[in-house]
Amino acid sequence: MNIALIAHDQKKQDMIHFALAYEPILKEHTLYATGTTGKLIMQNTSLEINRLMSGPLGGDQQIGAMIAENRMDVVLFFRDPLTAQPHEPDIIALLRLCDVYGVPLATNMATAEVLVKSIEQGDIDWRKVVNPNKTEEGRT
Ligand SMILES: O=C(CO)COP(=O)(O)O
Repeated sequence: MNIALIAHDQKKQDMIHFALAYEPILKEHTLYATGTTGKLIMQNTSLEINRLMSGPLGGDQQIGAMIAENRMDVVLFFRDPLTAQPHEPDIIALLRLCDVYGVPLATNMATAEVLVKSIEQGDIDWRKVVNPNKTEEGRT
């Protein structure tokens, strides 16, 4: 599965703890992250992350493009609902594309835990049917 990990600044510590806690599951998958989130996860875990641009500089849009191209299977986005974000339109666009394409999306850690356990159990293996030509690494 291709999994996107994204966290706003006030949620980055939560994301690090989450990545550490679920490292054994996450390491079985191909991970993508916005720039700063990815850097912090790599500094604090042994996970390999494909880092995109920082969220405010286009990283959210890059993940949105992967969703539109059927190259992203799950999005774990720890949002900060209490801080105004300069790139709010990009965030809304990313969330919208998850709904357009029916991509599983968690916007807080509690739901992300449920999704990661679902991934481990194979509950989201239907993504392989949605895009049967896709390898774990991306497109064939
Ligand atoms: O702003 C973000 C998501 O909207 C996250 O971006 P960074 O991981 O680069 O901080």
